[in-house]
Amino acid sequence: SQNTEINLSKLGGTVLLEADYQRTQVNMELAKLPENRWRPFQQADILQGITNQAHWLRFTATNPTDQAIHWVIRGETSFLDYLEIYYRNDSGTFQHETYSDWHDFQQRQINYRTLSAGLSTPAHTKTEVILKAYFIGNDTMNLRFSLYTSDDFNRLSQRENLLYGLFYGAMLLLVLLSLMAAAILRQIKALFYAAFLISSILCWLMVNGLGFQYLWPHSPEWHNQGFHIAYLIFGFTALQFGRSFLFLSQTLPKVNRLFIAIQLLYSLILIAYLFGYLENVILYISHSALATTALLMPVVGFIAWRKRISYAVWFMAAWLIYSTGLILTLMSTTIANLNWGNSPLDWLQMATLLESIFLMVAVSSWIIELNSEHKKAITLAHQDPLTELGNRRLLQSRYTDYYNNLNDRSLPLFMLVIDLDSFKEINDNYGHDGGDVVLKELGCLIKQNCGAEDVAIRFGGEEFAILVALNSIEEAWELAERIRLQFANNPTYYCNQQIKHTLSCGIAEVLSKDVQLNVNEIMRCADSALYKAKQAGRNQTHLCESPVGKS
Ligand SMILES: Nc1nc2c(ncn2[C@@H]2O[C@H](COP(=O)(O)OP(=O)(O)OP(=O)(O)O)[C@@H](O)[C@H]2O)c(=O)[nH]1
Repeated sequence: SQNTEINLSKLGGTVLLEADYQRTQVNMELAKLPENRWRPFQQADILQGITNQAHWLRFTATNPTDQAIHWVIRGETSFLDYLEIYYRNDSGTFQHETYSDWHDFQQRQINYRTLSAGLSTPAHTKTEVILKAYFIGNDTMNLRFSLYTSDDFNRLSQRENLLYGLFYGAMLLLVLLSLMAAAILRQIKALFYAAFLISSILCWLMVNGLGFQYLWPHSPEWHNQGFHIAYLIFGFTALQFGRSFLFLSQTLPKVNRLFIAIQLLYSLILIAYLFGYLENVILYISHSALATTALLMPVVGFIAWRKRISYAVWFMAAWLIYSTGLILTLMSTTIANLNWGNSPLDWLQMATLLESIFLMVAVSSWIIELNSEHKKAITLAHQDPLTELGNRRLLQSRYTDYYNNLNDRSLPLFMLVIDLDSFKEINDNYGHDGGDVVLKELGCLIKQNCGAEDVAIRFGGEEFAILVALNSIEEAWELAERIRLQFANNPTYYCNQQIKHTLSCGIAEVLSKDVQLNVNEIMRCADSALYKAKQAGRNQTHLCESPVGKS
């Protein structure tokens, strides 16, 4: 039969190989190849599904020009056990070269991530080429070969390297960020996210052959079999991150148990495989691990989001992107007529980056939530719930700050202790609720009279305090009197009744160049002044004459 002819002068960009085709047993030799079995290679032949046969492609490249043409046959996938090439110029004898995934990377004729071959056709001659592509065992066979001029091929591989560089650079940046988050926040979730990213990177290094090209060129065994391990680790870390990130043990305990069971299964499979078992089925198992992950994660993300974990929406979106990409890829490798070749795999790789970024957004929004909850907890721990003034704890921590940072230019610090007069009577006359309203009114009044730097607190009961930095004791006195008079002159209205009230105040200078009371002494000193005010008939302000510990 007539060979399919390819005019090399018409090469440009990527040209899909056209050829004659036949399929035989793996051990068939060229000399015994039946001549009558050749037929035109069709689009539907590109994806052969899972097979262990030898696939033969034959064509003749013609060079009608006055110069030799250097050209390249490029295989599309990075996994192909053997690619044998028979070629001869004009009617010479066939030369034979064998390229294999099972050889060191260095033994390749072209330093490129997939099995490819460079040929040269002198001016006005033909090169007859016969390719034999096969796996030793069962595997998914993709017969998409393309032809390039050497220059086009170099441009292609440079462009690829740039894109892959961007991908791995971005992924490593995410790993770095998540490791930093894990170290700073001391949160294991961020560490699980980093582990997931690393396993994802490992999978892609396997799939696009760059790991073999650059990282483990002397380990063809690992290049060929490692991706089963990488896929299982990917499944394991994805489940681990999902469990931890979505608090599954609390939010969805049954799903959590399911995830643990699957993780356990993956671990057992991994161990069995490392000990040499399951070799015939590992291909199916490792791909199922990917599919299981892609199916489970978006669903669980959705359920968690419905359970009011707000950042789960990013988690769900991330996995939807990945799952869509994976489903399209699996479809394209199994349904011959879709004929998208390897391009869905490239899309899936981009989807992986997008997924990882979305997961980073999920992690970030969880960190933001964590931070605001933390702040809320700190505020609540330092707040009096009734008046929303500070509490004793706030006073102590702020006073300790003042105490530790006292310097020559600091203003003297005064403590005002304010106590409602005869509050028991107010409670008796207007009820506990009426008393509460009065307490809130006094809280508001104190707030209005304090600046942002002042510390206003309620001790509980009907006792309040203000810690305030002022120029002199006179200013502190003025502040106390202003509050006292405003409180006395503005009765509280409660259930159409007027509640008249007064307060007493004790003032002490607690921290200055001359006076340095510790946190326990400040109360005692101001209290003694307050006691005097009460003794003297209430509704008045008194100074502490001799502060404890005055130097
Ligand atoms: N409504 C209300 N009452 C409270 C609260 N905490 C404490 N009390 C009441 O406040 C009253 C304090 O009474 P006392 O310690 O005898 O003091 P007082 O009646 O104000 O008398 P003097 O301080 O001597 O003027 C008690 O009746 C407590 O039950 C509160 O949060 N809300």
